[in-house]
This record gives sequence, structure tokens and C-alpha cells, in this order.
Amino acid sequence: MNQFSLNDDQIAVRDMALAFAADNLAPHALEWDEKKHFPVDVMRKAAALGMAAIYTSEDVGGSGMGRLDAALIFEALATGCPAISAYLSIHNMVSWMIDRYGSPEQRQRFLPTLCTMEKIGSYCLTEPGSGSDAAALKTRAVRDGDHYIVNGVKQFISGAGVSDIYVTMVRTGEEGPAGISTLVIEKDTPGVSFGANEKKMGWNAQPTAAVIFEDARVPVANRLADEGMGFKIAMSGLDGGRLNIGACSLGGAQAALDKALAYTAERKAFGKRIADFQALQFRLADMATELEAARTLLWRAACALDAKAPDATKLCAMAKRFATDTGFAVANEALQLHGGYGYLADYGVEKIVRDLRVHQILEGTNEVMRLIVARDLVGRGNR
Ligand SMILES: CCCCCCCC(=O)SCCNC(=O)CCNC(=O)[C@H](O)C(C)(C)COP(=O)(O)OP(=O)(O)OC[C@H]1O[C@@H](n2cnc3c(N)ncnc32)[C@H](O)[C@@H]1OP(=O)(O)O
Repeated sequence: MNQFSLNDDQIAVRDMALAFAADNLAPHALEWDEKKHFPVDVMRKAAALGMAAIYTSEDVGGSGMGRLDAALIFEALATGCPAISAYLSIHNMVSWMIDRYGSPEQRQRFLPTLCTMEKIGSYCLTEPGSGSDAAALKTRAVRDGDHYIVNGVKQFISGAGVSDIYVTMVRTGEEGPAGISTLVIEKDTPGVSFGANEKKMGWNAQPTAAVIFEDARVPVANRLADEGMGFKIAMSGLDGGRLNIGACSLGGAQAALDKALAYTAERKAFGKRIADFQALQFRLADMATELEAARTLLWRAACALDAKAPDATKLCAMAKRFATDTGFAVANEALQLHGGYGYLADYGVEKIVRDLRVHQILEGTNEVMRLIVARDLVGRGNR
């Protein structure tokens, strides 16, 4: 009989990540947020447990697990710190892209140190003038013998300035998606520099900055797959990245709900625990129900992506949109249930709300997720 439940291995993986989050992330998350500290040492500890290359092949040091395992891990890690779980999700996406599209030589050159996080990875698609319309990117790579000369700016890059490896989408040909290629650009390449660390509402435990290319000479040997494949590489990486971010929202929201359950069970008003007021009970019930619904959709999308199902991209977009909207709404409701205390940093709920807000914007806005779903439902029309 199909139990529609996790198997013993999946439960063990989730419990391992939950324990890691409780021991290594949750006790420090508020301090990292306040001090804008990027805890690379802690991420390397996560990497030692196989969480930096969850769905990367084992022959290069990856864990060789599936997307559902990844969803379990990112949700669990986000119960301790959504911003660090989300960074690990980006790093995992980068490792997978090199694993999936790299040559045997490139896989051996880049992946073993990415899997241990001796080297940190970043994903560079967005530019100052192109976010949702990713295929309009302008960063240009012009062939010069066995190198490309790269010029342009990538915007909103997580890990910029700290990361060692920048998987970068560049224009090598015509306008539009068909003229895009993917280069693996190393930090110490002459002509690569970084903007100032952006001041953000949340996600303060990881740096965000521009990456600037000025006549950067990048070996042709660092191009993933053929010229013109870059947009597909970028999009297929994001299918999984979107699931990961959705899982991060679920973990942050679950932690906020757990805090709200503890607070409402302890806080008294009008002579009884506020958890005994039915109006609040119904809100808690809805929060738990909506999280469970989002989790179920996300797991279904994860299985579809692993199975290379024809509707996997659509399901990933549905799951990202639903999990990140639900996660933010649940965390915001948890803040409300804490009354004035929810607004104080020490209670940890406002930090979750700030971290989860950006998940509705990045790795494809939730408007773009609706566009992907709608195109599948009604076709593209005239663009
Ligand atoms: C703190 C910081 C805050 C901000 C942080 C921001 C940083 C980030 O989030 S990084 C990434 C975010 N960016 C995005 O997610 C981009 C969003 N946009 C998109 O996803 C796309 O541009 C989208 C969906 C709008 C479609 O674009 P469009 O130009 O219409 O391309 P489209 O015609 O659909 O596809 C072009 C080709 O790619 C292929 N393709 C599209 N999607 C996929 C996919 N998922 N997998 C494989 N191939 C794909 C298509 O099949 C097509 O190929 P062909 O021409 O052979 O048929």
C-alpha cells in the first residue's frame, strides 16, 4: 500500500538537518543578522555532512540524493536560519549546474572543492537592466583566441565578493535567449571586481553585491556546454533553485508557527491562556493547514523534477509561488500572534518575516511563476 510518507532514509536526512540547524544555526542567527556576518565556517560544517552538494553526483564528492531530500534539508536548515539555508540552496544549484552541463574535465576541476565548500559558488544572471526578462541580459563575452573578453555588470549577486566561483550567464551571440552562454568565472580573474555590500531588509547573514566585469579574460575552457545553451542552463538550474527557496520559506514559517504555539500557550489575557480563545485557535489551525498544503505541493514538484516529468517546470513554479507566499503569510501571522513582542528582535519572529519576504521576489518573482504556469495553461499568445 502506498503510505504517501517519507521513508526511513528521508526521515534520517531530515532529522540530521534539523539537529544541525538547532545546534549550529538557531543559536547564532540573530547575531549574524545584526552583524551582517556570513558564517562560511558553519556552512563548511554543513558541507561536511553532505549538504553543499545534495543532488550533485557522488563521483565528484556530491551526495547523489534527490530533490525531495534537498527539500527536506533546506526546510530543516531554515528552521534555524532561512538566510543561511537559502545561501546553501544557491550553492547547491551552482554545483548541480556544473555537474549537469560541465565536461568531465570541468566537473573534476570545479566540483570536489565546491562539494566541500572549500570554494563557495554564486549564480550570476540578473543585471541592473534585466531581472524578470532574463533573456535581455547584456553582459557580453567576445571571443579572443582561447579566451572570452567579458564586459558587463551582474546585480543582486548572493555571495559576491566572498564566493570563489561565479557561474555567469553572458551574451556570446544574437539578442534573446539563443545568444546566451554560461561561463564559470573565478574570483581572482583580472578584470573582476565587486560592488558594495547592499543594505537589505533581511537576508543579512549573506552578502549581496554587484559583480563587475571589465575586460575580464575567461578561458573558453570555462564555458559550460555549447555557445547558446546558457539560457537553458540558467533556467534548468532555477527549476530546482525555486524548490529550494520554497523549502526555505516552509522552514522559516514552521519555526515562526512553533514560536507562536509556544507563546500563545504561555501568554495569559482576560484570565486564560490566549491559546484557549477559539479565534486564535482557528488562526493557528489555518497556519498549520496551509503550511502542510504548501509542503505537499513542494514535495510533489520535487518528485516530478527528479522524474524529469514534462510538467516539472510548471509544478516547480507553482510550488515556489505557493510555498513562498504561504510561508510569508504564516510567519507574518505568527508575528501578529505575539502582539508587541513579535515586533522585538529578541523574539526572533520579525527576523524570519524579513528573511522570508525576499523569497517572493528572487529566483523568479512570484509574478513570473504565475506567468510560467499561465503559459502552460493557455499558451503564450503574442508574448
Ligand atoms: C537580496 C537580493 C534580492 C534580489 C535577488 C535577485 C537574484 C535572483 O533571484 S537570480 C534569478 C532570478 N531570475 C529569474 O528567475 C528570471 C525570471 N525569468 C524567467 O524565468 C524567464 O525569463 C521567463 C520564464 C520569463 C521566460 O523567458 P522568455 O524570454 O520568454 O524565454 P522562453 O521563450 O520561455 O524560453 C527560451 C528557451 O529556454 C527554454 N527554457 C525555458 N525554461 C526552461 C527550463 N525551465 N528548463 C530548460 N529550458 C527552459 C525554452 O524551452 C526555450 O527554448 P527553445 O527556444 O529551444 O524553445
